[in-house]
Amino acid sequence: MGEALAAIDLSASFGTHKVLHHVSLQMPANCVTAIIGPPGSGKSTFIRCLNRLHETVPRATMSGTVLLGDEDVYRMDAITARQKIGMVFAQPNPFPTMSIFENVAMGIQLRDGKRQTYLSEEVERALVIANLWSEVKDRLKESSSKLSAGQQQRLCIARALALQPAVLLMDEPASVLDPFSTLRIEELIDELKDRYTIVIVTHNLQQAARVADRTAFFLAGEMIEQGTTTELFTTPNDKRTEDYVTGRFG
Ligand SMILES: Nc1ncnc2c1ncn2[C@@H]1O[C@H](COP(=O)(O)OP(=O)(O)OP(=O)(O)O)[C@@H](O)[C@H]1O
Repeated sequence: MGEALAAIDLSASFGTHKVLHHVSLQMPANCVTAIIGPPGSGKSTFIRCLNRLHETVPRATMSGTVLLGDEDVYRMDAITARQKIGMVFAQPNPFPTMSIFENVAMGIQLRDGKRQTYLSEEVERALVIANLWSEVKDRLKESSSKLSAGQQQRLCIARALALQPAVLLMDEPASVLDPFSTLRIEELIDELKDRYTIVIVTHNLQQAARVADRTAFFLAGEMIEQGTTTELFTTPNDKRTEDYVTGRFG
């Protein structure tokens, strides 16, 4: 099951450049929360703070609290935090020299050791949940680079799911995909929320409207407004949100 994620008073900088200012946001369990906003508004930085990827950037700093359920993510071991809060990126990035099977198995092997009797079962399970199993079950030993871009992205989702996360962060997960592959990812997101909490960054407002239960609007490193997706798109409280969702800028 997914767990709720909460950001409390989160600020983040790259060196002296402060890019996120006191953001607080609740991301309820088993909901899809979309983060929208114009380029450079801090959306990616925000989700990279949620799973502690931000701290891997030289000279990057952050302050504030991130809670997964009632656990402080910044008091966990960073590797554990990134297993519990998985992530997929805009550009599908399977390990090109590894097979389809190895891509999904590798995280489990790093965590639990090389030879696990349950490895095949776990790989199958993750590929089934990512809606990829039926397309790859007879070619698990083939290189992941033989898959289409949409399949590669679902492989990356399976790779994250193999570690049984509670949360899946998705940073523009369909931005380089064709419309059909995008639709498959959106359908998958809708299915995944029964098991995981999902946070998706998207610059595509129609996509946020289609997939998200809740939406937060970011501008210049601030979280301007958040609410149910319907509220945010139809009756925004802030003029800047209204201007953005009606396409006046961005
Ligand atoms: N590795 C980095 N080093 C220095 N500055 C960075 C780095 N990554 C992002 N920034 C800066 O932080 C600010 C926020 O960027 P971020 O990528 O979080 O915004 P975004 O809303 O996700 O943008 P986009 O929609 O273009 O991906 C921008 O000013 C960006 O230039």
